[in-house]
Amino acid sequence: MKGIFSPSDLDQLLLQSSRDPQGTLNTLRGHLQPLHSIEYKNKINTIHGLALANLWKYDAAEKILNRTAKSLSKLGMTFGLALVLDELAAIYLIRGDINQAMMTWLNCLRFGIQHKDHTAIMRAHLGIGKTYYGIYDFNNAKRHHLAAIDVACMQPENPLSCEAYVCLGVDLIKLAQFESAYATLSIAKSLLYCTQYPNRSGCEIEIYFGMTLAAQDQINLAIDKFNSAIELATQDHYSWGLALAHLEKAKSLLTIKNHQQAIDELSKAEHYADLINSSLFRYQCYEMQYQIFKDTGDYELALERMQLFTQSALHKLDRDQKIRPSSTVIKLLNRLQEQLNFEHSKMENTELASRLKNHQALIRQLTERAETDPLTGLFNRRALDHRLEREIELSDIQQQPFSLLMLDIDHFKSINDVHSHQIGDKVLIQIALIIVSTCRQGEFVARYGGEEFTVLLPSATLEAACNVAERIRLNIAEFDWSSIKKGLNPITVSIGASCRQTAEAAESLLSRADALLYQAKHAGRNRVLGDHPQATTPH
Ligand SMILES: Nc1nc2c(ncn2[C@@H]2O[C@H](COP(=O)(O)OP(=O)(O)OP(=O)(O)O)[C@@H](O)[C@H]2O)c(=O)[nH]1
Repeated sequence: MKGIFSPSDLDQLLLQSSRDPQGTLNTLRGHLQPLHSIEYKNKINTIHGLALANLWKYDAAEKILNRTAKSLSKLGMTFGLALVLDELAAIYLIRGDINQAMMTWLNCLRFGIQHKDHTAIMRAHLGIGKTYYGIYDFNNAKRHHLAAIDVACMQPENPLSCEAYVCLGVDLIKLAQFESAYATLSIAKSLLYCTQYPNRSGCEIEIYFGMTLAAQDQINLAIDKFNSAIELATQDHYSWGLALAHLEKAKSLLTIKNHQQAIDELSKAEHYADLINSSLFRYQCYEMQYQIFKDTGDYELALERMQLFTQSALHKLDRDQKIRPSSTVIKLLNRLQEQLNFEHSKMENTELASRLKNHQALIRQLTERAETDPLTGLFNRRALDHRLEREIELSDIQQQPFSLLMLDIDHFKSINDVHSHQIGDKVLIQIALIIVSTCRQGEFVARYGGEEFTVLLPSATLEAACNVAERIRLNIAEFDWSSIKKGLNPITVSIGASCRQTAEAAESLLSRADALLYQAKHAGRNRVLGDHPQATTPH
């Protein structure tokens, strides 16, 4: 390409900027002057900024992209603004500046809504979802990735459609909804033909398939997937994909105690993590290497890795503590979301869109079914296990107390025996309603199984937990149960309340609450028992 670039040269260079950023910079060199029009200059700057970002030269990329974004908005030029904002936000996210990333993607969303630019809306939702993912809020990540899929349904050929399904698949893996994750990733795979980077996206899909399989103990199948991901990533010199594929393969090898091969995979992962300067990948490598060397008795190496791990763990903790979206960002997000819903309702629905919508409805159904107890509509045990792990992580990060309640209906068997199983079911539904209406927002209610329920109380001390439990106990005891069926006697519950001790694991917290519940039953039922003398008795 010589002289002034034609519009098609520019399009080609734009594509090249991620595939071959150094080549793009070489082509641009010497062509930056003389510049013909502001529009031309902005296009060149966009390509330049993207190529720099793809070479991990974030400071230089930020400078040039920021200047371009300002110029494009000032001149009212819409070409490429969403692309520029998207890349800028991604840079902020990589640096761990959550609020700046969120704000930039919100600008992209606002721009998309204003100009009815579906691609910009998709980019923004994908980015906001990734930001939530980065702060371990997988439910909100899922919400935004589903919103991106809503738009993808209007534009199935859009290269971002495949990415939207991949992102949702990853959220579902984190939410332990493996069946839905698999279905979502299969859709992503069928959309590979429309991506700009089929090898890269294909590599990511294989890795996530592998992770889904590994989580379900299908280790050999998982390793096959990681191998094919490595093959695809190698063809495309995709360092990020190589780092992740080697790391996940090492995890699988470790579960089948193949230490030597796991070590080999980890050194490859570390190599690629260094190439892309990813501290998060390195952190995981050090942690696993330390474990392996310790287990195989290589204490000197274990100590060395332990030191590296500790340094990066402190770095990660520091980052994790800083990452909370501000309330202004959340408010803005909600306002734009409302506007967007309104715009969506006006969009026309094509035949293809409705076909894809069916896929989406299927995923929603699978997702909800996997998380919900069909009788009471509460979260089920699976959702509880996952949420509990997350709340415990958060309570560590935020250094806040965390409590939970285990609740069991007293003499429930006799309700079934005397009044029928159907009445028993109605009682379960009513109890669920009472618990939910007694709890506040942010508290999490699940059916643990049978006639047992669990309530998670983030930030609650034992005293606060016992107060919530007491309110639930009273509301149930005072409910007019004859309104469910004439002759039904008052129903009571017993509750065990436990507050998490330092570094206590989920199972231990649950089993302490369960033991207290058992004691409450033995002490005569219809009472709350906490793990120190805070018990209450019926009045
Ligand atoms: N109707 C109905 N009953 C259920 C359901 N799940 C479990 N159950 C019944 O719940 C009863 C539990 O009884 P038990 O574990 O003996 O305990 P209990 O009668 O509640 O007595 P205590 O717990 O000792 O106060 C059993 O009869 C189960 O069949 C359900 O979904 N619907």
